[in-house]
Amino acid sequence: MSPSGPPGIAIALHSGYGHTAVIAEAVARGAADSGAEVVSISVDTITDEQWAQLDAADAIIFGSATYMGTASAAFHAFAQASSKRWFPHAWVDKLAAGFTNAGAQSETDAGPDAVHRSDIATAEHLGARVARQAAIFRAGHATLAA
Ligand SMILES: Cc1cc2nc3c(=O)[nH]c(=O)nc-3n(C[C@H](O)[C@H](O)[C@H](O)COP(=O)(O)O)c2cc1C
Repeated sequence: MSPSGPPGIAIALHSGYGHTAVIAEAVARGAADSGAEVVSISVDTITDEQWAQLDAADAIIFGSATYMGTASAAFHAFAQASSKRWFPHAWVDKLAAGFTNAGAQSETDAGPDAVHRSDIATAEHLGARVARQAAIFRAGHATLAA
């Protein structure tokens, strides 16, 4: 990505049963509609190439289903693996945001197509907001570097 190009946003998510994935798709849609280049990465199957996409992103939006009052075990495994980035401060100066989906929001016995429209709209708004802020960040870095 060139400094003057669109902001790059990576969504790093874990969804066991598809509800959080619906929210992630809405976040991606909102960001893309606001001009960002977006990649979505399922952290339970993350590859070296996808780690590199996270390294290159201007912003990372983390998403996990809520399991037992916290992020899922798969998301925690990813978070622990990110210590390789934490030690050398590889992700310093990136924007970050996050979202979850819990039984308090989605009916636990209903499928992903029952995720509430209001939650989908909120997720689209989150993606759009991060995209706008990432564009501002990017322009600021380019100005300071000039
Ligand atoms: C193992 C497990 C633990 C859960 N724990 C919680 C919880 O602590 N609080 C809650 O509100 N919902 C809890 N839920 C419900 C999920 O958060 C909810 O079904 C969510 O939509 C699942 O997202 P997913 O389809 O992306 O996996 C749990 C579900 C599972 C399978």
